[in-house]
Amino acid sequence: MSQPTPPRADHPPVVVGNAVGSFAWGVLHDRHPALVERVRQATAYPAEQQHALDALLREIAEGGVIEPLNDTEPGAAQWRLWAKDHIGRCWADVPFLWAESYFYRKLLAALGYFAPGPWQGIDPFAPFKRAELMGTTVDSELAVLDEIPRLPAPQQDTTLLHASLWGNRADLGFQLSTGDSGLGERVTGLVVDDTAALWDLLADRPPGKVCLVADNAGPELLPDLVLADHLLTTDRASSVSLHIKPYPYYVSDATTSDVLDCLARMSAASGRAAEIGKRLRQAVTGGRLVLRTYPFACAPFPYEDMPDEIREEFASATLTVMKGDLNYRRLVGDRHWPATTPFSAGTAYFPGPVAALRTLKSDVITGLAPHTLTELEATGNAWRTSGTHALVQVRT
Ligand SMILES: O=P(O)(O)OC[C@@]1(O)O[C@H](CO)[C@@H](O)[C@@H]1O
Repeated sequence: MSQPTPPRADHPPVVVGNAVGSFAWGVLHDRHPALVERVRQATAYPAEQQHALDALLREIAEGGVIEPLNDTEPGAAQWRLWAKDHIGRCWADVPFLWAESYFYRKLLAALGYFAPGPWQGIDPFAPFKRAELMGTTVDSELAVLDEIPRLPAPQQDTTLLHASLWGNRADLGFQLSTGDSGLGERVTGLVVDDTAALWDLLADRPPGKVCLVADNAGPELLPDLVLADHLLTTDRASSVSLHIKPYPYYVSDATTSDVLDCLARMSAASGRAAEIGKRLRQAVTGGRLVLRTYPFACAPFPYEDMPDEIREEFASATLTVMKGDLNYRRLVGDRHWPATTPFSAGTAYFPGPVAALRTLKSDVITGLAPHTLTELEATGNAWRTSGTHALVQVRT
């Protein structure tokens, strides 16, 4: 893919970050600078990286304009093309989805992530990811897996699917915004619940490939992997294609190292978690769990602009499951959709059946029933962005 598709006159406008106080504005204005400081504190970077971080902070500060990526960076030519309409403009005036993605790419450039030398390949978010994965909350979550076989089969399906869904609250970028107040209580009734449709869809077809487009590492990736194991062991899938990021992105997004860390964490646990960890390791070596790291996973565009290789991958799957908020925004397009727009309208271009498992952490939403929207608005709560609500949506 070299260029995004031209603007769609039949779609609502894309989200930009220039409305002061909006969610997008808050991410650009507060979350990104806070993240730069967290990264700086977490790892003992030398002077060169410190200066580059200072420069990045100046660039993203109020009134700062978007500057090109250094020519020596891998993918610089591609980014120059992608950035040609945005260089020299304020971060808040370009599509929010584009601005965030470019910020993460520039952060890696500042840290010398791709440059040959001692800092090459050092994940700046690894200290946060590691702390979460090794935490005691994960111990309890793994221990709960021992209870699952005691449940009736349909309840096992729902429990494991919803564990993967709610795992999406474990998003370190989001936690930068919630600060000390932490995450609000989850609202258990889903705003859209196509759980039954998802299992019916798999039951109606012979077991094939399921694409699981992962989101965050650690406490989200663990239940995703458990779900992958469940799909394989119950013959809902003949293989699972696990899409992860080719390099660190959106703070806690999962990379290959994160998958391996999760498998090691499970294998080192006891009981059923260890069994699942062992089975998943065998699934990787035996080719039933396949890791995919498409460059497009870190591109600043919606899935509508996906290149042919990914289109073919999704087209050949029985079902693609998109995890998380960013994947949702990329799936339906990061646009001001009226909330009651059918999910099927936002995903009409998608080349096969697709499901979204997402906790709500940004403004974009489709597929709400009018009465649900009325009820949510009546609460007066920030239900779109607080991470307290969730959905399962399916388009067959
Ligand atoms: O995709 P995830 O991990 O569920 O959420 C990503 C997120 O925290 O970051 C974006 C804003 O930077 C939003 O889409 C959302 O708030």
